[in-house]
Amino acid sequence: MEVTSTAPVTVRVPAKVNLELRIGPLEDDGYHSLSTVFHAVELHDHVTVRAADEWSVTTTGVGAGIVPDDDTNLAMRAAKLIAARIGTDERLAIDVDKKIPVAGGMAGGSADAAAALVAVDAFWDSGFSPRELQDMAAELGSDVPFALEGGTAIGSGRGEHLVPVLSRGAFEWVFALHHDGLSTPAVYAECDRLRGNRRIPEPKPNTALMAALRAGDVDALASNLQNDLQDAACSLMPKLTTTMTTGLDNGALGAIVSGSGPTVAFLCADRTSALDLMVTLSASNVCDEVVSAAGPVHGAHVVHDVRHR
Ligand SMILES: C[C@@](CO)(OP(=O)(O)O)[C@H](O)COP(=O)(O)OP(=O)(O)OC[C@H]1O[C@@H](n2ccc(N)nc2=O)[C@H](O)[C@@H]1O
Ligand SMILES: Nc1ncnc2c1ncn2[C@@H]1O[C@H](COP(=O)(O)OP(=O)(O)O)[C@@H](O)[C@H]1O
Repeated sequence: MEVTSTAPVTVRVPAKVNLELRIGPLEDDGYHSLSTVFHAVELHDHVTVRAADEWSVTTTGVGAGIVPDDDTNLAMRAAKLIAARIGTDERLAIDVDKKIPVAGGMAGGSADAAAALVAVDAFWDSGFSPRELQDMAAELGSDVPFALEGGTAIGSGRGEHLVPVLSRGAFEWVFALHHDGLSTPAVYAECDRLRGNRRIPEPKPNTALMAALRAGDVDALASNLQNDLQDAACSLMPKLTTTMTTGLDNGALGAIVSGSGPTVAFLCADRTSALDLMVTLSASNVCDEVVSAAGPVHGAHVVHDVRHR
């Protein structure tokens, strides 16, 4: 197919935190079924695509040094998936500007894949429907469909089957980042090890959490945050327990390890207490970096003015 090349396209895409992450038993295919509540927060990567003689992917920003620059980069995989679907041999240069911590449990790689799908679709005006983009996203990884959607959503299966959650208002978060990342497979394996022979029920969403989101009740949300991978992440990186305790002792209403970690997410009563907590955590040396971000926010979308990001 002939494609029409246009000016570069930039897409903004959010990080996620799992407000709830319930992990089922290990299955025969080596994966776990899960029930999760994804929540998109205003910590964004930007992915730009432009016409080029050769395929390339270049990453700048936080953790750029450990992001692959070959076909294993999820943004590259997404772009080449669209190229294959429309049957073009045109090539693209992909620039990824990262604010989402790499290997931080905030699905930065998946976010870049979602952003690349949206950017390449717009760049080549390929006209895929939202459903077709969602199907391609699910092919690329279980967290990729949510990065396309954003907002707050229940994820089932491995997280790729999404149902939006009714949620009122905005929530203020502080994220404590640790630069030594945790590997997702290692955390799942540690979860299995800690569970031993215990019988694990099929995971399902917690209705109290849904009610808290529907009501915009930050205290109820804080007391219903739940992550079945948290003990495993803390077992592999014991300093996460200290980070969580420090945040809870200094005004956070709730604390949770984000996904497979090692980022720790703190839920705060309002913007002022989030800023106070940021200052305290920054001075405390329990983590490498502290950022604040509200949620929920939109999923991957084209930005027309990239100067004010
Ligand atoms: C934990 C979560 C929570 O949203 O995200 P992160 O916090 O890492 O971003 C996800 O389940 C991350 O899912 P995904 O991004 O698909 O994981 P992958 O890197 O593909 O999986 C790496 C390995 O982790 C284990 N794995 C992953 C997902 C799953 N549902 N069960 C598993 O057992 C498997 O051993 C798999 O080979
Ligand atoms: N565009 C990308 N950005 C970040 N990591 C990527 C990307 N593409 C591939 N990866 C690989 O995926 C791994 C997991 O990264 P990431 O998605 O940031 O973390 P997590 O799975 O903890 O949410 C990284 O260690 C990196 O090797």
